Amino acid sequence: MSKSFGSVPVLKEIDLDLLPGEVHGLVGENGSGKSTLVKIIGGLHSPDPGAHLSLWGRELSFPLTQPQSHGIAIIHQDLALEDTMTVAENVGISSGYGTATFGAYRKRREQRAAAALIEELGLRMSPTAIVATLPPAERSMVAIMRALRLQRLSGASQCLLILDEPTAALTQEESQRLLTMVRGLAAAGAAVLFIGHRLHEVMSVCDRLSVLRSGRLVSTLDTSQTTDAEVVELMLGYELGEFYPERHTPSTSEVALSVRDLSATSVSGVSFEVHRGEILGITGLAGMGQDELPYLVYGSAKRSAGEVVVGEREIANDVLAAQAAGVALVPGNRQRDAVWMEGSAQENLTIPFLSSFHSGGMLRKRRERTFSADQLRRFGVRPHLPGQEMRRFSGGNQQKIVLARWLHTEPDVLLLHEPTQGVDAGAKKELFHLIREAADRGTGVVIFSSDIEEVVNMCHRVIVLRHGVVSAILGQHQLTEQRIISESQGQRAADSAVRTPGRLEESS
Ligand SMILES: Nc1ncnc2c1ncn2[C@@H]1O[C@H](COP(=O)(O)OP(=O)(O)OP(=O)(O)O)[C@@H](O)[C@H]1O
Repeated sequence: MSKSFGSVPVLKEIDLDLLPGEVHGLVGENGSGKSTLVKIIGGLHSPDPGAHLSLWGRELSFPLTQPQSHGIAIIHQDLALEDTMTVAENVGISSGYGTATFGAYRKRREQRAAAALIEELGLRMSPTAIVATLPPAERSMVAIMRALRLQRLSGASQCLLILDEPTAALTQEESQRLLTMVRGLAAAGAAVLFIGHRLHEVMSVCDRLSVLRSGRLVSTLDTSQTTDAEVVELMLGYELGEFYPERHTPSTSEVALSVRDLSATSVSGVSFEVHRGEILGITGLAGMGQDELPYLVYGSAKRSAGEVVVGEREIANDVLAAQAAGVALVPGNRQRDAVWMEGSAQENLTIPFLSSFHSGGMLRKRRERTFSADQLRRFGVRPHLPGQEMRRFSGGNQQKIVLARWLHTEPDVLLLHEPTQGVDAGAKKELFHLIREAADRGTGVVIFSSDIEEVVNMCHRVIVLRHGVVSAILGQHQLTEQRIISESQGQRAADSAVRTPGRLEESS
């Protein structure tokens, strides 16, 4: 299978076999063509002439219509759930709720169908829960149930399940649940294609994996016969070397950001300080408050109590006030909160400081273009096309553009919510170095992340949240993945966390 967009080849003569009962990984750098392959199998794109796709021994023709009727169930990167509707309504929606045209919507039957899937997959959720209230992992599960329902209603007896980065937004614990479920579906006979950037997950859940590099399938391997380092080298075409940058001790104890007794529905009495040049990590299990905290600090979510102080100034519960004080936020939900999909990469890059390209009452377009081209090159964005619409970049490259935008503003305080979500290993390394450089220039950086390995290796200190309160503050010498996991689960919280009013000392 090959695919070009215009004259740009994106997939080049891909040969891939999946077996029933197997979980098969598909890995590759951002922009290497993984989602394009999925979209062709899902009927959203047509391949170049000459491609063959055969399923359970039957040759299919392109463009593929109604892939579910062939037993294909796909969960795309964007889950496309209807947040205001219930689990049962979302599960049935793409199948027309199993009714004939103009048939009545049978609420009870839909709820029974969703409840049966929930039970089959060993989940704990109510069919009547509103999707907006669910944590990220359960949202992914709803998307999987919806794809399975659609595939089963079509009458196809066999299932090819394709998951495009299903764990990108999940905590370690949530991912584990989803991976167990994926293995269960394979054990029941499904063929599963699993795309992911978290290599340890891909290696743990997959039997075999295929590596794409610049649109070419360079190798298919047994996961038991290879190592993470070998796979990364196949993906990038070179050895990655030391992944995390060296941690320098901040040269000043000046406080960049001070958060005092911050409360809202999800957090209670949270206090912490970040010094200039310091990288602070904030982590915890799913739903413990670390996903809301960046927005409360930034002022885009409503605080019920507490103070946020930048330098000497208290910042109102207002985004513009935070920005004026030198605070920047890179949000976790890039597509919803950070990207103008119809705008070009250049427009998305320069929008917060467009005025800096004005002189004499005119926008100096050449200057803006040169700047954007430099930034795309520096951040390794591919393709290197400042004028290309944002929606035509792969997910990971969109993330690099968002980071490039805010790092350029050289903020006093940089809040990063899941900064490397969906970013490949090579780009991750580059981003870590850029974050490190920002800290070395004096920015106070806070990384809100569910990726424990990332916070252990990048941060000077890490705060662990439990049920919305600070349960531990760990200094650099205390940072191990095991320690963070046990603090997150509260195994040490009772005896090691020393609380004083509004402040918590480092755990011993
Ligand atoms: N509709 C489109 N028009 C033009 N180019 C596109 C379009 N969709 C994708 N591309 C390009 O095709 C290439 C492959 O993109 P794709 O989304 O398949 O990559 P990916 O491997 O899934 O990346 P990521 O890991 O970042 O999600 C990229 O260079 C992207 O810019």
